[in-house]
Amino acid sequence: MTDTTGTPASDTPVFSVDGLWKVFGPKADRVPGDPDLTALDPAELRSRTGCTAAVRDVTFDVRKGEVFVVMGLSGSGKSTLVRCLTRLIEPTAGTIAIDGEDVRAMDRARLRELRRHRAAMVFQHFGLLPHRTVLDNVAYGLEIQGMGKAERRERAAEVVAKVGLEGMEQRRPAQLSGGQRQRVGLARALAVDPEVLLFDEPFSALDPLIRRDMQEEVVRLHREEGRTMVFITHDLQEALKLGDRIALMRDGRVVQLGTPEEIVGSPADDYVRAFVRDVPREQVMTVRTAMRPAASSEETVTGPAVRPDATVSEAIEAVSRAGTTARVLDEGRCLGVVDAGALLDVVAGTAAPTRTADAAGDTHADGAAGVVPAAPAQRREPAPTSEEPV
Ligand SMILES: Nc1ncnc2c1ncn2[C@@H]1O[C@H](COP(=O)(O)OP(=O)(O)OP(=O)(O)O)[C@@H](O)[C@H]1O
Repeated sequence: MTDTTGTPASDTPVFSVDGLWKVFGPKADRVPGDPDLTALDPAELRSRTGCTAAVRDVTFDVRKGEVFVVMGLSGSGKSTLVRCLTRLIEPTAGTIAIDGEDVRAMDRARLRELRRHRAAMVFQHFGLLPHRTVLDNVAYGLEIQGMGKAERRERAAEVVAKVGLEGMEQRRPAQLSGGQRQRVGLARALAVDPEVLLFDEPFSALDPLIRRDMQEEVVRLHREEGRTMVFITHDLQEALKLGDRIALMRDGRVVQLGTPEEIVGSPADDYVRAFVRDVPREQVMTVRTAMRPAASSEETVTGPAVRPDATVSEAIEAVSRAGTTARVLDEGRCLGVVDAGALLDVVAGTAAPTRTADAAGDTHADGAAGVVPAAPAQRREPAPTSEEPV
């Protein structure tokens, strides 16, 4: 995803996590530094020490402006990991920084400030105050911050409208549906204008249609505001839909960290492969995976045009309609072509593993692998067969 200005998310990390451990149980501190104990699998560790390593040696950055999804089955350590970011759970070992500031060194006042202003959490059970109106629930966080009544109500009204609850300001939580309540929880977190929003499985209690609405709401808000988000889910479809990058957890470890396309196209191990096996690859993989250099200058000026980030599914439609190869065009520049065979290889899972990490650079780097300069005539005006890239 990109921020509001349309530029790609910057590389400056909001959160920087290194060698993080959270061990529950007696004498938990001794576990991270003891190679004999860290080598044990979860069941052995539990029987030998009575400890559970909920987060095991996890390292990652959350970049400014991205939606970073933490995904894994129940008990894999997602909630513990995300709660460690603001020390709602105290880590056992490792470092955490927010904008370069050491979170583990923060005193209570600084931590409070972190949770209230900088990294607001949206919970599944959003803890709305039953006797307060929607507006006052949303204004609650601002009240705690000491903002005056008129000002906080004005700010709350803006955010209520932003999450689509206009007209419901005076209702009480009991007069709302589950989805509407979740919107109030979201609005309350947004009202304090945090640098990063942390979502802990916020939609898992909602029915599927409302859940989809809320996912779209998050995508829309992210598109409009470019706010950094960390999103916990155990639902792969949700992770693929929302995540710029996904950290897939198993038994406290991150087994793979990558874009949806990297996770689906190049699973790191058999566990991830099994996890993504039923994902319709053509809806996640982009045409970059199937692209090859043009075989002739003819190929760079004929055939339908597709964007580099078009899905394989979109390209299949274009190629099948035209009956020829399609050109992958980036601002008029032909990066390469895709043909039916390569697209089918992606669907069948017989294509070479994706190299999206490298390929991401292709967009910006002239002369990158597979880049074929567009013919001058094509730069001035589209070839007769071309359409707007799909
Ligand atoms: N306070 C605690 N004391 C002991 N063990 C705990 C505690 N909290 C979590 N655990 C254990 O740590 C592991 C990770 O739990 P966590 O809640 O982080 O997983 P999760 O992936 O968020 O699961 P879910 O999707 O079910 O919420 C589990 O084995 C859990 O039983």
